This record gives sequence, C-alpha cells and structure tokens, in this order.
Amino acid sequence: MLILASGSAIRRQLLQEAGVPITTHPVAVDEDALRHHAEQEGLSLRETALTLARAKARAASSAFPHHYILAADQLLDLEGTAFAKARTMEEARSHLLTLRGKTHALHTALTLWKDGQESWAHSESPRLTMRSFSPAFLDAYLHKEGTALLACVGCYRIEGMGIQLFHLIEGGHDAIAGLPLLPLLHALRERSILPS
Ligand SMILES: Nc1nc2c(ncn2[C@H]2C[C@H](O)[C@@H](COP(=O)(O)OP(=O)(O)OP(=O)(O)O)O2)c(=O)[nH]1
Repeated sequence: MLILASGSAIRRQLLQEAGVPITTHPVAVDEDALRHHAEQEGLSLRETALTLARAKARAASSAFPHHYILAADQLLDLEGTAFAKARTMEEARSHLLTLRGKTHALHTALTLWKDGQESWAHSESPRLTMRSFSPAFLDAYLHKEGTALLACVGCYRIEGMGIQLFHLIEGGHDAIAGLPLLPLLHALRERSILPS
C-alpha cells in the first residue's frame, strides 16, 4: 500500500481513478518557513517545491516504516514571484486579475521515500498563458466555482471551468493539478508497488 502524505483532494482522486491503492496521511509542515529558508539559500522555485515535498515525506516517514510514502508540492511562479493559495474569494479575484493576460509556471514536485530515504523524485513545470478575460466572465467564474478555488494554488480547476481562463497550455493537465501521473506510475511499477 502506498502512503499519500497529502491532504490534496485532487491528488487523492487522480491516484484512485488511476487504480493506485493508497492510504492518505496528511502532514503539517511549516511551508512558509521552508519557502523563506529556500529563498535565503538561493534555491529556484522549482527546487523549492521539491524541498517542500521532501519535508512532507520526511514528516510522514517515521509513522510508516517499511512503506513507500509519496509526497508532493506545487508552487505558482509568475515571472519569478511565488504565489500561495488564496485564503478568501476576494483574494482569489485579486490573484486571477494578477495572472490575467500573462504566462505563469506551476512547479510541481513529487518524491517517493522509504525508511527515511528518498527513493525517487520528479519535477516538472507546466506553463499556462491566461487570456485577458472580461470582468463579467470573472464574476461568473468565481460565482460558479466558489470556494473550491481556495484549494487550488492558481485559483482555477483546470478540469472544470478553469480551462476557459486560458488560451495556451504547455504541459499535462495531471501535472497542472499537482500530480504528473506517467512518471509516477513508472516509478511505482519499478518498485513493484504496481504490477508491470
Ligand atoms: N482540482 C485542482 N486542483 C489544483 C489545480 N491546480 C492546482 N491544484 C491544487 C493541487 C494541490 O492540492 C494544490 C497545490 O498546493 P500544495 O502542493 O501545497 O498541496 P496542498 O496544500 O493542497 O496539499 P499537501 O500540501 O500535499 O497536503 O493546488 C487544478 O487545476 N485543479
């Protein structure tokens, strides 16, 4: 059984729909402090996402000896500035207006750990170009999607109406949702967590 050290509903859903048996074990790490330390260390945002994923895996590791643990992290990068998740719908509105008409990257990192050691890691950075949507569209979008947007680092659900925000997407929808599946499934087969 794979331990998913994440509270992310979409990661759980993507794994379950892909037929990967998991047990979820969300962990609490101080992401703000870790992001600040990574910035002090001069890490790129992509390296920072991997550092946070590793911190989550480490936090879960002692509770599940001899099990593989999967942890992840995703950071939104707009021209070098990292965005955290919005806490309110007003913040979500502001967030989207800042992203409007621009290209941002989502640095998405995964790590597999076992017995306190990293066994595999992967990161990728899909790039998304948001169209210059109208104020009326934004109002309708926020009203329809509601507080589900607060669980998404970019205040959009690519699998939902969020797709209407974009006119160019470079990268897979699974990586955008925080879980690049194909490289992960290959790693799970290599470790006999999934059948070949
Ligand atoms: N449903 C959906 N979720 C998205 C999308 N884009 C990003 N997300 C979610 C995936 C993650 O749950 C979240 C990124 O934040 P984190 O990587 O810190 O994960 P989160 O705090 O949700 O859980 P975790 O830290 O793993 O316990 O944003 C999307 O297009 N659709």
